[in-house]
Amino acid sequence: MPVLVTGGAGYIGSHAVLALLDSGWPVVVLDDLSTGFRDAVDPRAALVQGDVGDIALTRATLARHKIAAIMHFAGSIIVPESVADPLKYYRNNTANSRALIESAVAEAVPHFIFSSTAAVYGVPSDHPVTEEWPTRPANPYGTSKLMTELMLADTAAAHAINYCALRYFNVAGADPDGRAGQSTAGATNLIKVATEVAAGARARLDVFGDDYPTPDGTGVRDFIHVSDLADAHVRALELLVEDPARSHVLNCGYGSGHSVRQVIAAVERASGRPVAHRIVARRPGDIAMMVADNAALVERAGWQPRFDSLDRIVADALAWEARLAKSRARDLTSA
Ligand SMILES: NC(=O)c1ccc[n+]([C@@H]2O[C@H](COP(=O)([O-])OP(=O)(O)OC[C@H]3O[C@@H](n4cnc5c(N)ncnc54)[C@H](O)[C@@H]3O)[C@@H](O)[C@H]2O)c1
Ligand SMILES: O=c1ccn([C@@H]2O[C@H](COP(=O)(O)OP(=O)(O)O[C@H]3O[C@H](CO)[C@@H](O)[C@H](O)[C@H]3O)[C@@H](O)[C@H]2O)c(=O)[nH]1
Repeated sequence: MPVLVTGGAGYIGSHAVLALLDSGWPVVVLDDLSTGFRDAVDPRAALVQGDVGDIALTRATLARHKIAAIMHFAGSIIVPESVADPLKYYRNNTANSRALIESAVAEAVPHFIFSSTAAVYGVPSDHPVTEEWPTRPANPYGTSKLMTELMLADTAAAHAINYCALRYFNVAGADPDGRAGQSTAGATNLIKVATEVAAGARARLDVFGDDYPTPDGTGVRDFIHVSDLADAHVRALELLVEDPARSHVLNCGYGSGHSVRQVIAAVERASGRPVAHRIVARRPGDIAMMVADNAALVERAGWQPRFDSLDRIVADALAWEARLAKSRARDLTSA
């Protein structure tokens, strides 16, 4: 039962490829390498370079490899960019997903797993957030993802396909065996930035506001280890195969929050170095807190996280930064 992983050369997709291969699923990756890396794709997987919006290419790929399920990670992911250039997000996230879903239906692919986001909830009025919470995205990125969820729901009602939309909270860390990690240049995510500072790849971390209504005044998020998230995808796939009549929308988080200050302290503990930082103004569009209720993922999919501690996430992220620093040094020597 081969699985097509779109965006499999990216950060989260490359970890899902490892989780699938490790569980015995053959994998074909479809990626245009716009933000991904060829060498992030495990050599056990086939790589097709191209755009998920290219229906001729996706149909041919689905048919040639007899694909039984699609995991759709490909997309654009930068929230402020989505505010400045919303139509890019409605094209690459919404329109290209529509094209991929059309190809899936045309080629009778029975299962579809979609990378959604906690951003579909906008500014929740309480925590933890369950899947029944109203969806009111606060930016075009969140709207572009919610529109894809809605297309999937309508498509599953009309055709022989079921789906699982996984709403990720804050994804961080790296493969515990050092096989993959986040290589994105200029990433803006907190743990990536803080570990880059500890590794000497950035001068300093800006803390966006310390006057939020949270215990220490800084923002609180539910950080999930990328390998636990990858495993949730394998569980979700098994769930879809088990009962093809049923689709699911599942939060992916641990149900506990950590503040920006707690993250800085964890990185300092793990690296043994101070993380240079300064408090600056709040970042426009940020919210005080976002924490998942993950009961549905645990109970329905039988998901059991293995790396649910901030120290573990930070340790694996730091190990990946050390590898990146080594390969930068090698490139400089050979240049
Ligand atoms: N990183 C997070 O914290 C987070 C949180 C919630 C949801 N997500 C979602 O998870 C998914 C993966 O995110 P990531 O952090 O791994 O990002 P990433 O940029 O590392 O990976 C995206 C991958 O998709 C590829 N891609 C982009 N557009 C494409 C297209 N039209 N056709 C083919 N390939 C294309 C890129 O080359 C890249 O390899 C995205 O859909 C994102 O919206 C991420
Ligand atoms: O340099 C930084 C980066 C972040 N933060 C703070 O750290 C927290 C987390 O920020 P970040 O890591 O940028 O994540 P979010 O803004 O919460 O968004 C992430 O999590 C969402 C789901 O909850 C996804 O939809 C987004 O794609 C993903 O970037 C927030 O309080 C930020 O203000 C800083 O103080 N300094």
